[in-house]
Amino acid sequence: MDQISAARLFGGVQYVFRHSSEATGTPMTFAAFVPPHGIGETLPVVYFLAGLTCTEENFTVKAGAQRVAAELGLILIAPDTSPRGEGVPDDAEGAYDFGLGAGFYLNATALPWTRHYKMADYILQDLPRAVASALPVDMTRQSIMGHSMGGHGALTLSLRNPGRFRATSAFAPIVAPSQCAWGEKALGGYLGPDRAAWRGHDAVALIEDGAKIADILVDQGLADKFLADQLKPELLEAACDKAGIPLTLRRQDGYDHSYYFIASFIEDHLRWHAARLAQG
Ligand SMILES: N[C@@H](CCC(=O)N[C@@H](CS)C(=O)NCC(=O)O)C(=O)O
Repeated sequence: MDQISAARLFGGVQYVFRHSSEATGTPMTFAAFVPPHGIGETLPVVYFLAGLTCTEENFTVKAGAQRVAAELGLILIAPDTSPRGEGVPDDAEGAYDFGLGAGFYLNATALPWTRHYKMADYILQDLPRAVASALPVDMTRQSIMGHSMGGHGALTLSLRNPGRFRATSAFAPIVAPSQCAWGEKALGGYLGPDRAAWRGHDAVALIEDGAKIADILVDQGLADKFLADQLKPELLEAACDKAGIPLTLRRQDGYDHSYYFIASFIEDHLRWHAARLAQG
């Protein structure tokens, strides 16, 4: 694994690493914040999955998460949002919502995406392996959060792998990709036209089909321009209500879809994760 950069902040270190992923068949870049800690001490790890158009950098430089992570003793891992590089196909028109920067955290089953677009395997296997090899992590204490497409990733990966993540939260997540334009394009492209196959990659459908996790925290800005057409948190609210999954859905007046919104509430999410990561 190559260390691209390292910088001290809040007594810890912000790293960027690059490593080769078997899952994607490409080099992958991720950011890792390691808080101050004692020699030989291992720490819980929180994964943050970013949204459309992002890389490992957006969360790292814009969310302001490191100060509180340093206080709470949490390692933060921010991966890239898709494979990249020579031979990796992109949206035919270069659109921002499919292909590069838009991997949707699933394993593609439709051509030509199958070769490289294996983001679920990357996040669940190659990334944790790389993290464990380089950083002082307690791999029995992992949790996951994300924004928008990354909120979809956090919810679906957690629901598909119960017990793997001790806490799950999201900022402005795509909760039902089968029921919005971003999701229909992505699931149709990566998985093909059979909508039955989409249900395994749709948080609301997964919950309707019986998937269960302990609880979920979601923040959603009410001035988010994607709220009504793409995000639809009321669908998650109804599904959780029916399935008996405790959902804390906070509708935040005046906040938009940006990292200013994430920065405003990241502390609450980190504390929510830290409490659950500390249990047992
Ligand atoms: N470029 C798109 C929006 C893409 C977008 O809003 N991306 C969000 C995630 S879904 C983001 O985090 N962008 C990067 C940033 O704000 O740093 C548009 O103009 O409609």
